[in-house]
Amino acid sequence: MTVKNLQLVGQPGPDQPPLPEPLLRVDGVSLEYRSEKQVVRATHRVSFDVHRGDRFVLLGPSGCGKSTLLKAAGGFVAPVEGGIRLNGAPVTGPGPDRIAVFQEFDQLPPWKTVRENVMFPLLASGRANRREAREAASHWLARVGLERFADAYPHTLSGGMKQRVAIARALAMQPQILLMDEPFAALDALTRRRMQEELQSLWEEIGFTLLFVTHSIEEALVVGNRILLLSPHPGQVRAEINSHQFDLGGAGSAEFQAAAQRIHRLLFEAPGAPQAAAPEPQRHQPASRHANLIRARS
Ligand SMILES: Nc1ncnc2c1ncn2[C@@H]1O[C@H](COP(=O)(O)OP(=O)(O)OP(=O)(O)O)[C@@H](O)[C@H]1O
Repeated sequence: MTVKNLQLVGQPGPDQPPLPEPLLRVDGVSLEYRSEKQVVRATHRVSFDVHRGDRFVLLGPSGCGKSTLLKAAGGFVAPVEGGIRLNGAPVTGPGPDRIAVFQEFDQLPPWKTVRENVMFPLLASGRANRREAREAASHWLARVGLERFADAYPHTLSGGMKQRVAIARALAMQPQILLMDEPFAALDALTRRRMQEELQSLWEEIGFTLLFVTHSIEEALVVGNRILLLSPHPGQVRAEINSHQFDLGGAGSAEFQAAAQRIHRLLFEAPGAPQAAAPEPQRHQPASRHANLIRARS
């Protein structure tokens, strides 16, 4: 396997069936922050599709608008241009079908126990009564290995354990799409790696759809099956690639390192600059609404 396996997302070939409708469609989305004094454009005409079961990663340098895109998918920021659809319906605000896990450890209310933290959104959204929410909390806490800590308070947990609670709380809601904004960035390297493994295992068991933000190329390759590369501020799509062939097991391999270097070039070389000898992925085509994944060669 070579770095050639970093395959682009391109136009469907004549013999390829069209993909099903995406779960999440982000179409030409520009996002801005406006104040009396200034307008900050966070992203410029960004398009991508997330399909059911994808682990879709938004990757780009600090300030390129990754978090703002995630907030827009969550319905917390409205596009000034373009649109976002979930299951074909416009996203006009937050909803229990999109649950987010953030980097910050204080996302868990400290006055609630671990169990109460997991139960809270189920009760608040009316998804479950107390008995059902309690059962769901037990189930999901067991899935993340925290059943023994159900009655503990967040401040007594390590950073990794707090993130596991946040993941259990999110998955308990059975969202259509799980939104994760650098969820492991504040963890030490070993814990971060373990959490990436655990996320991968949960995905294999449950098969949820993930939209994941990171600025770590290695994390993007490990976590994602598809990666959208965004330019520096304001974020524009540089390229979209398949990355399903990589996992933590191969993280030290020459292929992995070569792929990481290639992504680095795609992210940081000015568009149009001469590229190294390896075959080129095509640039992302924002206008393409029926982009298809070209299978990685093995
Ligand atoms: N609340 C805000 N008000 C004004 N500008 C903002 C606000 N939040 C973000 N921005 C600006 O929008 C741009 C995109 O920010 P965003 O946080 O989405 O980037 P990011 O790619 O997630 O960065 P990082 O990796 O550092 O978190 C940046 O220029 C940032 O300064």
